[in-house]
Amino acid sequence: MVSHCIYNNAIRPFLQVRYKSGKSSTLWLARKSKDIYTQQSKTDFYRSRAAYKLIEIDQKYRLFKKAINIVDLGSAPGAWTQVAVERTKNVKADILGVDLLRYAPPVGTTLIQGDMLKQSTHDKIRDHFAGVSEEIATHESAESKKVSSVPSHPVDLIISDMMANTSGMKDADHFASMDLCSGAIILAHNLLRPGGSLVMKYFSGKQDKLLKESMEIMFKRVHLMVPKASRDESRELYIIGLNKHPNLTLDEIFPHGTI
Ligand SMILES: C[S@@+](CC[C@H](N)C(=O)[O-])C[C@H]1O[C@@H](n2cnc3c(N)ncnc32)[C@H](O)[C@@H]1O
Repeated sequence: MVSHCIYNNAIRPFLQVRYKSGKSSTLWLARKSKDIYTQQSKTDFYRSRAAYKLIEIDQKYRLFKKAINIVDLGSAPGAWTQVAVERTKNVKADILGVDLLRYAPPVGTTLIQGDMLKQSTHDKIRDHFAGVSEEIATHESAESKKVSSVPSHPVDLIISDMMANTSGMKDADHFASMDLCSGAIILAHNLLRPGGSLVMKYFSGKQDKLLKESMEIMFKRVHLMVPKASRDESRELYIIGLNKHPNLTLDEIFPHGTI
């Protein structure tokens, strides 16, 4: 994550301006002016500019209104988790970050280091909310959860900003993003309560329609959004599913067998 940010924010613009002309330098200038978000994140003590994307999505869709048990997928370095902490400060929320990377999660939250494309990570997430987990980093807010009367679908909100390492090949990046979305949808099927919400980032491409179709089967309301903090040249979008339908099978959610 750190090296990715360094590449995006520092080295790549430099290369564009030095070695290319016209359009690239215009792009660089546009990016620089957008990077008020990077500047602002330092002032606001957010770990990354990604925080402003979630803030904007939440301003529109009030994701955290009834959210206590929250899973943040692709959580490193932790800016979305920071926003989740802020937005739930009046309730005793249990906020669980999940990422391939190991890092220190924001105070009061928990991290599972794991791959969302693996069953073992899904099992650890379930265990966490059942109060029987062994996380890498934990905190007393999670400790206080007990095994008694844990609902089968204990999670109120899943937010996913997961992004695989980009290859520069449009289709490959799109398909990698669809795989991550499938992982998040399967988690939502297994753990998200009826009425709960799922927000996911994805890279637009050939399978957009299938993704939207699955989300529309699973949720009563589905919206697409490109937050202002998303970079202009990126093909990233966010899909927001609100109010999960109860009792759907995975076969019903993925009518074509996959996204
Ligand atoms: C754009 S960053 C997330 C930024 C984060 N939302 C924040 O606000 O700080 C994307 C993250 O997705 C994680 N990721 C990618 N593939 C993953 C996977 N299969 N399982 C878990 N995390 C993954 C990456 O390690 C990376 O940290």
